[in-house]
Amino acid sequence: MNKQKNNGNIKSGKKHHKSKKQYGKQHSAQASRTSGKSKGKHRTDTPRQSNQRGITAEVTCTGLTNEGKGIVQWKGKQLEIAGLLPGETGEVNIFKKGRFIDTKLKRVIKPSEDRANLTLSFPNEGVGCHLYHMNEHAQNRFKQKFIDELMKPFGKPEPIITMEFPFYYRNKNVMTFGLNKKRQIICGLYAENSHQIIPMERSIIHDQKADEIIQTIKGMMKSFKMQPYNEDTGRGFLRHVLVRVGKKSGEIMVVLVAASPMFKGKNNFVKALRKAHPEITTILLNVNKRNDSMVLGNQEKVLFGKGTITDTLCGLKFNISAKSFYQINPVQTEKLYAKAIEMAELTGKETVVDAYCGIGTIGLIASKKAGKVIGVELNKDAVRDAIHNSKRNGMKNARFYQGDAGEFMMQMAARGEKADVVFMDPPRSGSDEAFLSSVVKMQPNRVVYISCNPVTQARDLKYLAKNGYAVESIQPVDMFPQTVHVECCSLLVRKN
Ligand SMILES: C[S@@+](CC[C@H](N)C(=O)[O-])C[C@H]1O[C@@H](n2cnc3c(N)ncnc32)[C@H](O)[C@@H]1O
Repeated sequence: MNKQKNNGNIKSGKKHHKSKKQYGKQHSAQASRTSGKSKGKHRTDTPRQSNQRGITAEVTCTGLTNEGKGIVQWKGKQLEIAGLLPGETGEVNIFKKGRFIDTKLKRVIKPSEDRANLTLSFPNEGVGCHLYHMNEHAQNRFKQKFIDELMKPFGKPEPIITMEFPFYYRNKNVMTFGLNKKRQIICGLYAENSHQIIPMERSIIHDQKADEIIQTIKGMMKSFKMQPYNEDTGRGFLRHVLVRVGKKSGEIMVVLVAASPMFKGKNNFVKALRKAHPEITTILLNVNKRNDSMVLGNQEKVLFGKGTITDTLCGLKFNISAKSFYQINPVQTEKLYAKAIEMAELTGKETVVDAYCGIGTIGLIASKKAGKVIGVELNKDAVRDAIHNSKRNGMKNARFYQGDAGEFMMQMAARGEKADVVFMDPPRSGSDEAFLSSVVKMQPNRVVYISCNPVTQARDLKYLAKNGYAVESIQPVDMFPQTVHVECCSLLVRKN
């Protein structure tokens, strides 16, 4: 059962417990594909009975995929059903979509004890939350099992660090704008693997104030004659709105991402938005003319305030720009960083590298216990923030450099420079050979590897384990409750 404070819309407890018959209805299950061995997309024969609306079948779930979808056997085929849990029997729609068989959970006939006792208040509030139908205990078990299996070659991982109130934790919301078939303005998240917008007002993991602000902007658009951008025609103005909240400071940044810098009536728009939400501390216009999936473009203009927000993490104050990376769950980040610093066993003398350092959070927190800190980061704005953050917190032993972490480390290694501890926190794609081979050359005693993608982390651990390092500890942290994602912090120690 979810241990929840009754904060906002999340309801739990007997009062809100749905009857068994109701269970399936809360899931807007994404289409899932038949499982097989190649590429995840599998051509199958269409069942003869199938028509456009599909057929209904009763199935029993025997396990879960790594994406948290229920696995069922049906007429000799393995199907994946979003929202169905192991042991549960459910009624599903099975229908053909192109070359694939899609499924949709209609209702759960026999719910599992692992099912969350949770009622959603807003349409599509659970979009993007692949595991919200599982209770906390089941989510933790699911993530632990995933990490245990993945990291088996390196030893037994520690029990996952969980979150006490696993809702509304995100400090950053991004919503995309468009028109529906009735040409009404909608905003929401893209459906999986598509650019179709699923309209939503709230999410069970978003900051509630951030969602409110985005709805206010949506409501203002008509009177300001602001059209959402249309990717197909290239017409329209507003593409996305990004809201970032300093959960401790209370500062709020709103970024209007537009297709053009020509923002007619911007002063009145800003005035009206600030009137509706005096808690907003800065507003920016970001111009993105690209056609890829990046939310933010390069051009940026501050419309109100200082253009950045401040937040407090592990007792230090951090300046955060719109384009800089900042961990999205500050409650769990403090636990993650505490673990990472503990793993480093700093004594006050060490030379520490903070690679992929973002705005310098880990390096600056470590600098209190280290001889000196050298940070490297690709994103210029983040490096500027890191330098500012170093001064702001009075850290005199930290230096930050802009560049590719692999190239930077290669140069350090070529100059014969040494480090005692390397913190590395690369993006989802993981690190690269230039970086890892330089670590091996520089021979730090300890490498603390933080990752939001344990699959690429396991790949990189394998490289280091083959080249003189022993994996001593693996600590999963639930940084992304309700979703399938999990953060993992691993300690490698140099063998003699
Ligand atoms: C997962 S974030 C970690 C940031 C920081 N350590 C933190 O905890 O907030 C990864 C960071 O790596 C940066 N990055 C991506 N590719 C990089 C590269 N090749 N070299 C250096 N930094 C890179 C990104 O801009 C991002 O700030």
